[in-house]
Amino acid sequence: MADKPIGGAGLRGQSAGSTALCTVGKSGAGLTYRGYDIQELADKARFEEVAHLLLKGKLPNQAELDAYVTKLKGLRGLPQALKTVLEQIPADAHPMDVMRTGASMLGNLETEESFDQQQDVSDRLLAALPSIICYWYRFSHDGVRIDTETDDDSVGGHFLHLLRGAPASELHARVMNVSLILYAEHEFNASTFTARVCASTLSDMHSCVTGAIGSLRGPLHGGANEAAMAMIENWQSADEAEREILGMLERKDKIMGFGHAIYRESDPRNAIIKKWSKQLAEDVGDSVLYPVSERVEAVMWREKKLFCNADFFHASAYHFMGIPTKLFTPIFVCSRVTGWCAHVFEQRENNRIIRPSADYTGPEHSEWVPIEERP
Ligand SMILES: CC(=O)SCCNC(=O)CCNC(=O)[C@H](O)C(C)(C)COP(=O)(O)OP(=O)(O)OC[C@H]1O[C@@H](n2cnc3c(N)ncnc32)[C@H](O)[C@@H]1OP(=O)(O)O
Ligand SMILES: O=C([O-])CC(=O)C(=O)O
Repeated sequence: MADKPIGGAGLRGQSAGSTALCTVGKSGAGLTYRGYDIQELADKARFEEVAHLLLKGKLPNQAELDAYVTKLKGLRGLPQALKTVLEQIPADAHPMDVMRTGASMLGNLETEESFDQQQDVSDRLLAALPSIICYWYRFSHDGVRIDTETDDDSVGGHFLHLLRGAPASELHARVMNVSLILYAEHEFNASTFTARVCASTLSDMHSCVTGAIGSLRGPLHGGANEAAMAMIENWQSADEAEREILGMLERKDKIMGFGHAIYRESDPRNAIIKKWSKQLAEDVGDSVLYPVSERVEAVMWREKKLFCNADFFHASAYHFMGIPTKLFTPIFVCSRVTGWCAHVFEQRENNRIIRPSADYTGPEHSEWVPIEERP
């Protein structure tokens, strides 16, 4: 992996604009948000501070943080028309489709009329997205209409509270906090680039976020955490996992949760979430899933020099917290909405419509044939 030439396909290695939000993989590894190292943010910050950093441009002081948390808490309620729409979506729908519809419907009800509203619209999305997914999930799966206005101080605690109907433990709220920080921002990844392309046409915030959700849904991007879980839960021991992974590599299958478009040696988010996954494994007394995950990591490195990306140990961490697999990627949305919106602000501030060229590979000239003469 380390010597691989970075070719042009998929726009790899080409700059498609500038950003002051994030560096990814500078000198082989590393991730920073506005210059702050991800390890330090994960250790010391609250997700709401990171959201403030990305969306408002700086870390808040205590008074600003308190005001921001209070504001977000006040934006958790959902309009009746949105709840009615969510109630129409069947239980077997993909939750990322629910997120996409939820963001889009909110755009119908609370349309961004002018870019002056972009801060408030972003805060509203950040506060409402956990409510959207949990309202739908609890209604379609448990038949209950939940009150989405909790008093939890954190976005992560709020999400778990709505999902379970009871406040989260300190450990679970802490892990959610770290997870949301790790997923918040990642430069010109596919979903963020989608949001920026949409923003470059001077479209509204809800359209940018709705499009980004669609891009994040795919298994080569955010959907990999669910796909990784679906894979590792099949295996009862580390030895079985090793045998199966070797078979998959032999068949040239993609192993979800491994590799990265930019990082060449490691994804700095992995060590952080892996540590929390280990702690959660001890907390629940797991002796299968964590050893399976560790063995997969070792075999992938030994055989292919492929490393875990942010998604791989998120799978076991979320699982140990009892979160249903199909809600894994929606949690990613609840976090990444901060990065998406911050990128939309940047795009709007210095905009030129994003419109690259293509290398034409079709015929030079095609002779018109009347329809009745066509083969
Ligand atoms: C939060 C996130 O979105 S992180 C990414 C989440 N996605 C996944 O985990 C899906 C699995 N991983 C992948 O599909 C890829 O690694 C991607 C999409 C992340 C990056 O794609 P690319 O930039 O094209 O990967 P890259 O060019 O480094 O691939 C190098 C080689 O390793 C192989 N490879 C890369 N990842 C994997 C993998 N997970 N399993 C098996 N082989 C892999 C590629 O097939 C390629 O082989 P080739 O040269 O013979 O074609
Ligand atoms: O940067 C990427 O291509 C994918 C990724 O890790 C992310 O969006 O967090």
